[in-house]
Amino acid sequence: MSHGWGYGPTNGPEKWCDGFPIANGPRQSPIDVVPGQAPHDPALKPLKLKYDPATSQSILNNGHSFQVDFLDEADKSTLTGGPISGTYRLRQFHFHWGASDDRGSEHTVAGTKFPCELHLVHWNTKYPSFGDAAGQPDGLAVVGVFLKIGSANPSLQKILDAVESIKFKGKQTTFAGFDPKILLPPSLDYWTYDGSLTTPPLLESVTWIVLRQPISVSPAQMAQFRSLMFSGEGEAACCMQDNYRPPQPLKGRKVRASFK
Ligand SMILES: NS(=O)(=O)c1ccc(C(=O)N2CCc3cc(O)c(O)cc3[C@H]2c2ccccc2)cc1
Ligand SMILES: [Zn+2]
Repeated sequence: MSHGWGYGPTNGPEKWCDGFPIANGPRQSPIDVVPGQAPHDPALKPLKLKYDPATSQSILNNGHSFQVDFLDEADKSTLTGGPISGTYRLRQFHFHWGASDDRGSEHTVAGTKFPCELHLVHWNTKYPSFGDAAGQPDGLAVVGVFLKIGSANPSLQKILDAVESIKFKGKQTTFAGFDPKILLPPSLDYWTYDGSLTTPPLLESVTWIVLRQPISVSPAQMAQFRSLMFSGEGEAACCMQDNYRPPQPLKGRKVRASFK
């Protein structure tokens, strides 16, 4: 995967169209969710998330964010219901965040930015692999969860305690027995729309499922996110922050709500 892209002034979101023309495509993500323009769709089912902590494998600094990877050879950690049909398997989760608490999320809600956003990435098992699914219009389903400044989040702390050992790009360590369900808010009410990956290759293969209720994160915990580095060990230090793409044009798409 081309690593020329990033979030800086010379390789950031405004430049991605040079290498990835789909950046100006009809179903790009993220978007600004406008609740008043996202009608309740009674046909939408409740989300069903079944996660097995035994599938949790490792945590990796990939130079753009950090991700926790899951074993996805069987239907052990899955997403069903909601706006999707069939079974999608959890592949990884990761975050996007800002240099300060006033920004960092990719999706926004009526223009409101959150300091951080969690993405739980799932792929459609009607395709043989994640890579195949990623090229299909119904290939991926990503659950987005906003993080809002408040009390320290003990579930998040389990992850942040591990990031110290993956400070630099390319660093990876074991991360076993983690249940991502503990990261979810009490309510699974969501907005949904058809979109894309928010990083290159920006493939238009994602059914987005953005939860309405945020989870909490403390300012000290946000500082731990910002202690990660985009750069590799021994390279010029570059703090990992502002690793978010801003909202993209809706281009006529409809956003639906699972709630009244
Ligand atoms: N923010 S997001 O839209 O939720 C997102 C979802 C999946 C992925 C993802 O898992 N991958 C695989 C690892 C990877 C590494 C890169 O350097 C890169 O530029 C993109 C990715 C994406 C990816 C997904 C599908 C096909 C190729 C790459 C990335 C972002
Ligand atoms: Zn993401």
